[in-house]
Amino acid sequence: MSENHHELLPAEREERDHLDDVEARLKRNLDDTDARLRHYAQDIQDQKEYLWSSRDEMDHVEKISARESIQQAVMTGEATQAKRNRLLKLFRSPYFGRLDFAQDHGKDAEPIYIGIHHFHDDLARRNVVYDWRAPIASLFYDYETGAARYESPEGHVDGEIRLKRQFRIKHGEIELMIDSAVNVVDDVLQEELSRSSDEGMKNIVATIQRDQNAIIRNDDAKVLIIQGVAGSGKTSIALHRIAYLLYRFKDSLSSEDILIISPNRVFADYIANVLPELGEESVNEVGMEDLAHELLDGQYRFQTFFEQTSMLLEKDDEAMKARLRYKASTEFLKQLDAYAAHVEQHRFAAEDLWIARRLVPGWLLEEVFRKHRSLPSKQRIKQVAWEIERKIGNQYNYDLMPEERKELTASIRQMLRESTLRETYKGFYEWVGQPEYFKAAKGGKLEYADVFPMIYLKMRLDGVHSAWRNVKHLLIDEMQDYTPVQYAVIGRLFSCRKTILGDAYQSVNPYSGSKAEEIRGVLHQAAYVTLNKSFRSSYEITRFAQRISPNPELEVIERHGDEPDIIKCRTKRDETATIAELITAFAASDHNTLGVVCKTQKQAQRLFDGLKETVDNLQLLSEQSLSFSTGVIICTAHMAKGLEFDRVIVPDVSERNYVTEMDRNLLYVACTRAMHRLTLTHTGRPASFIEQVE
Ligand SMILES: Nc1ncnc2c1ncn2[C@@H]1O[C@H](COP(=O)(O)OP(=O)(O)OP(=O)(O)O)[C@@H](O)[C@H]1O
Repeated sequence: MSENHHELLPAEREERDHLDDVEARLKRNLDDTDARLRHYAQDIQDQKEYLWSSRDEMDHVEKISARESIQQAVMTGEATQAKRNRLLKLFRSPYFGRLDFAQDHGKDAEPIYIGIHHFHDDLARRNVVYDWRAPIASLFYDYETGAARYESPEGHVDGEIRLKRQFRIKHGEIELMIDSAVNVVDDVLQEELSRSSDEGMKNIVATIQRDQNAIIRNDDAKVLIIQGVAGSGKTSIALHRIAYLLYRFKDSLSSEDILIISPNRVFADYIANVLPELGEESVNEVGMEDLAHELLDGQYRFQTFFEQTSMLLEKDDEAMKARLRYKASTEFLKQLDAYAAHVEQHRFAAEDLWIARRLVPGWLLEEVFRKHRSLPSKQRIKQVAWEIERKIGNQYNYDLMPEERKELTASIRQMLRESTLRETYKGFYEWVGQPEYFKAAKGGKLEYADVFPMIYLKMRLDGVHSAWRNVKHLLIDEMQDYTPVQYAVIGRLFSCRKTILGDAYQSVNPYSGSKAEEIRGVLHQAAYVTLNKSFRSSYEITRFAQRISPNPELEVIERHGDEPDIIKCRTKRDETATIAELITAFAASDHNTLGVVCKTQKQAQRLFDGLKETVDNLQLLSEQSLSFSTGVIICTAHMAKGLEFDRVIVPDVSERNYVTEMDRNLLYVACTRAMHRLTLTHTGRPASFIEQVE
């Protein structure tokens, strides 16, 4: 603002006056809302008192009507209260952008102010602030000054943007105001990105980028797959997309219709405040394991994804890797399909049946049985018995007696070769001639890689129940960590629209995941978009991470900071002491979050034990953790996925600890969690991935 100080002065005055005007309007509307709330409260009280005092004289119908009237008044009161909350929020920061848009050449341009919420001055009957999701607001994200077009419900609207201005307003003050002819957003974006982190993910409405806006507002795609580099805003965009869809389709979509499949509870907590900040309710969230538990009717105990990844990291088990790799292949899904068809073909041994001295031919039983492929076994037997009984009635003009009916059902049941789901699933490995690929995990639990194939088989042969059948929009984060079979289960379970996002470079378990092309092979009609600009980390951190795991597509944002530090320590004890010092330096800084990101849970635990005496308020995240908070957090790279910290320390980056390709991925994930500062520590020789970097 300072460079253009003189030019902007009249504009500043104009904006100051405008802000005063908006605040005065907000105040008047708030006073009016308060008066109405008092009126509703009094009205509810009066109605209640009346109902109580006249209850003896009222008949049943009058009482119902009086209660309904109270209910109605309560609902109106609640809606007014929600409006009051919105007005209060607007007070803090009523808008962040302005554009002057003229629909025709020569015509005057009308200033349009854009904010996180819409503000209609009810008293003056005027739109004062437009919601960022309104059709016209897309101009703000899509264009600089000049010719522009937006899509309104009535069709294209063409015109010209004469002015585009960006603000940061806090508590009634214009802190920042920038006019843009070329690219406004960059300066403000830089400011936003260089700030310290909060307790959770923040909204980015003021600085959404053009390609991000296109993804948020994509109404057409039935399935939208977003492949985005680390820190490109995938998760933020996906949540803003949900807020946008809730606004755009408010008559047919509400927050209860949306489900997020998230990698763990800490992540769910981390993102939980974004939608409420955007004025929407929180949406349902479920983990893959919870979903699996439900689909298996709680009947099987299984290892978790986290445990499976930990096993892989702790011992280099070639046989396990081979099993996982096979079960993550699209070939496996094809074979599973073929096996399901084979089981279906051979599970019913139809034979001629005599019932009440009447013949029911085997071919007829076979035919009726085949017809009801989609029913679960129990219902299927019932249905076949019922149809056969009707056919006997028609053919022989005879109604079965209750005993005969029972006998018929029992005979049909006997023809069905039933075995448990686990046995049927195990049979698959014999059928493909690879019995060694089915192996129980510790304590007789199912190995995680077997859970979804088994559910898939159950779906194909017997059907599943799920509380989530009515979901209208499904969001899946960390898509790279789910296998084609998992997508096949999801595809069958959720026929709704889907937004699926992730990054192939951040797979924490390279033996058990899938790439976007494989997902597209399973979920048809999927649109595919990429986000290649990385926003989270400073230029220096992103360049450093790029040398660990190069991705030629990635674009680095020019926000500069300190070079990452690699500190060599003499002994393990020195290393712990160094980390303690780094934590002390963090505590004295104005940063809010520090992540100490280890490779395995055991290493995280050991470091936590070594530091907890000297460092206050240290938190260790585990698979069971529920929440994310500020301060110092020790966790694994697996748990840190999707999260971000002002500063990150990656301990033990020695050549003994980071060896395999899987380790390389984890190191990449760990380093890309840092926004402003990154430090790596090691004893002995550093890992080759780091040596290349030095
Ligand atoms: N347009 C934007 N304006 C301001 N900040 C942005 C923008 N896009 C992304 N960011 C910031 O970049 C950071 C990374 O965003 P986010 O966590 O959504 O990325 P991601 O692609 O899901 O990352 P990862 O895959 O590495 O977990 C966040 O701090 C987010 O606020």
